[in-house]
Amino acid sequence: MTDPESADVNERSTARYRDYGVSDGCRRALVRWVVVPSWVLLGFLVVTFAVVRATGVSVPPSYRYAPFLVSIVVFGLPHGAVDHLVPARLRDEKPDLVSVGRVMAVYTVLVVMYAVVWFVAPGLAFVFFIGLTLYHWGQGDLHASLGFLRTNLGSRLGRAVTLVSRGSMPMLVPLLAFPEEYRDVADAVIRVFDPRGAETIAFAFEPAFRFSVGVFLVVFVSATVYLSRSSFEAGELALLGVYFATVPPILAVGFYFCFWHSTRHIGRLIALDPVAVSHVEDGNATRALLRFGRDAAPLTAGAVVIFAALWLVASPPATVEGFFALYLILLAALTLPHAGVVTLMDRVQRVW
Ligand SMILES: CC1=C(/C=C/C(C)=C/C=C/C(C)=C/C=C/C=C(C)/C=C/C=C(C)/C=C/C2=C(C)CCCC2(C)C)C(C)(C)CCC1
Ligand SMILES: [Fe+2]
Repeated sequence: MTDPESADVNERSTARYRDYGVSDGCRRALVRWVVVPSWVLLGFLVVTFAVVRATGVSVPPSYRYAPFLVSIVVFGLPHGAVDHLVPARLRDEKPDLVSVGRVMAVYTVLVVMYAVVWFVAPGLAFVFFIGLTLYHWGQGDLHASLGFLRTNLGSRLGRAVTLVSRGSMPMLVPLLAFPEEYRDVADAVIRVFDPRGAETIAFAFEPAFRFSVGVFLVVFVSATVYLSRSSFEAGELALLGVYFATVPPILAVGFYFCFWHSTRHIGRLIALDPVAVSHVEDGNATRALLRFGRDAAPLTAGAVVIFAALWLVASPPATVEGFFALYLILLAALTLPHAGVVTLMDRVQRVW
């Protein structure tokens, strides 16, 4: 005979797997508080910048950095700062010293390893960063598509193609629409370690390479729309495509990072925390968000300390551009282990 308590736990776990870790009660709240606001914000920015372009009004360039600056405390940096609690929560257990210690150790090894690559081969480290971000932001969107919008991406091929298309929007569309700014960012970042800057990856800005990227995007986006047969999927891809082709890239990527990728991921984390889920299901989403903020505060501060240490070691130019370039390098180093934790979530929550 099955003991009723374990039958209940099993039933709950099966429901969580089936729903990609997002219960129906949570899903409705997440669509309302996370998904719809992100559509409104990106739509608003598209219209604003279409008007700005049409009227020739100039926006002072330093504003471009505002969302990245905000991301240090709001959503961006904190979205990864509860990674140490995730593996235990995925097992329906309370995080303890061992589970947290394990994540800390893996994080430290990967961050240090990748930081070394930045010092030794910055051009290569940059290209890897773009590929890694494509994967990680694609996996985040794929989960939101399945878990929040309940799109019906039945096959593994459909999911893989969707991941690539989604991640390509922020990483590749700006290369086609704003090659100069793309080059400037690459240059500032690589220059922290190598005075040749973007020259080391000159191939990426050649017309033939950009043409191939264009073909790649058309093939993957068409395949995603065909395989998903979902108007949500097609609609979000269209919104992202137009957004990254219209809004200046540093601003566009910054807003997307805070108010699209990070907010979706925080929603996914809230759905994984039983206490936060009960707040959401009682209609108190703010309490769930505050609980997340409390969990995320210590290691957000920890990441800021790592940033300060990196500043002392790399000593970039003391300008807004220098600050931004080093912040991107910090994000790159953190993204490697962070994407590993999210890959574990994907596996346990049956995205694959
Ligand atoms: C847990 C832990 C911790 C913490 C952590 C954290 C806090 C995390 C986070 C994480 C994160 C926070 C992540 C992020 C990510 C991000 C990204 C990934 C980004 C990217 C970007 C890009 C890549 C961009 C670029 C560009 C621009 C901007 C413009 C145009 C051009 C281009 C596209 C180039 C510590 C270490 C303390 C300790 C150990 C444990
Ligand atoms: Fe992330």
